Amino acid sequence: MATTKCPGTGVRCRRRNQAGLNTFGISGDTAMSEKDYLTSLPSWKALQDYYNNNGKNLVIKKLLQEDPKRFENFSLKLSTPQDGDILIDYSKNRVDSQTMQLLFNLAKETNVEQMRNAMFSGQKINFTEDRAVLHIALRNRSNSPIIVDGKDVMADVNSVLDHMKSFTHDVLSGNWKGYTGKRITDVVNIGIGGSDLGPLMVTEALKPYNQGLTLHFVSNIDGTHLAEVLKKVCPETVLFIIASKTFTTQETITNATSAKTWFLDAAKDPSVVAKHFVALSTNEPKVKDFGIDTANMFGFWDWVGGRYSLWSAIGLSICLSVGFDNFVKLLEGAHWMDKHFTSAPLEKNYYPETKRQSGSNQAGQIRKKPFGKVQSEDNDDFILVL
Ligand SMILES: O=P(O)(O)OC[C@H]1O[C@](O)(CO)[C@@H](O)[C@@H]1O
Repeated sequence: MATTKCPGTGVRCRRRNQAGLNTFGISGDTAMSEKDYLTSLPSWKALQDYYNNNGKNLVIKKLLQEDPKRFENFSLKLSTPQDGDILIDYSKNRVDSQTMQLLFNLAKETNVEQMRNAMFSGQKINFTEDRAVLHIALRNRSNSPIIVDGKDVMADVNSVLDHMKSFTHDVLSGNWKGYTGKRITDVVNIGIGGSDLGPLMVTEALKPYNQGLTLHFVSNIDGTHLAEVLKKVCPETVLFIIASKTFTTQETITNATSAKTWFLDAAKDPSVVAKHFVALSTNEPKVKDFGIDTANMFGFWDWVGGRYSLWSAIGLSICLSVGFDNFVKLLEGAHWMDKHFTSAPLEKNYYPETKRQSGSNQAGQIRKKPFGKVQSEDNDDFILVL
């Protein structure tokens, strides 16, 4: 494939072409930035025109009054195999049937489905860093091979999961003892961004499943955050999780260093740090430098984006809160949704079966009953509207 020249982003475009991919379906030389290219597409222009002419009518209250079935028409119910329905309600967004159609046209023209498939097959779709984007491998409960740079990543994924499982069991059962022989009662996750927010949100949402440990999260560089948490915990019974993909993030390393100083003030003996500090990271040398035993390091990989890392070792605080079995259920749920995402074509999510069969689904038409009924891989019917 020819090298695409994008002003100011030459390397990015070249890499994209080397991978045989092209985000927006540009072929050959296109002297245009990606943004300019995107806004020049007919489907983008149609969407923009529609907004210019009709945007003022897209008032949610009015849309709900005009269409008594708006909720049914603009919501999605997915029946999971074991855990009931998931409702996705977008009826309270500023969209109508025409907007949805125009958005689908845009998705088609920009090759969203092809890019989705490229992501799932381990291609390096993170063009700026030349990396695969594979959080989906972390929850690939089918265990089907996912190849990056000629290697199936699933063996490493499963090995870290095994480590998380045994560690979680040891801590929750009380086998894992603090430096005075007491069991762990509190866990403090020190991290920021994706190394904080995902686990924090999930442990909060899944509190009813908590197995007995008290979880704390420290992210703020303002010392008050850590100081207030340290007032609530005891050095003999606390476990610190230092969660940092790079292990160089200033806020995290500063808070982790303060926590270690506080701990050693009480414990006095650096050799017992290993009983109270573990690391979640991709950077083994930095973990070692910090003084954490690498036997207590849970690894992950550059293809895990920070914002999606709760599915990786960064989810250790989730395991310790809800137990490993429940963590696996979380992975299974996400995997089920991944399968839906890859198996349900965009139109199938939106057009009524009958209309599609009669071939009346041309671009721009307004659907009266925007429903589709599709079969999941597990043979459960579900209604799709999106
Ligand atoms: O896990 P790290 O390397 O400490 O980074 C923390 C966060 O900082 C960012 O790199 C930028 O905000 C996020 O992507 C990441 O989640």
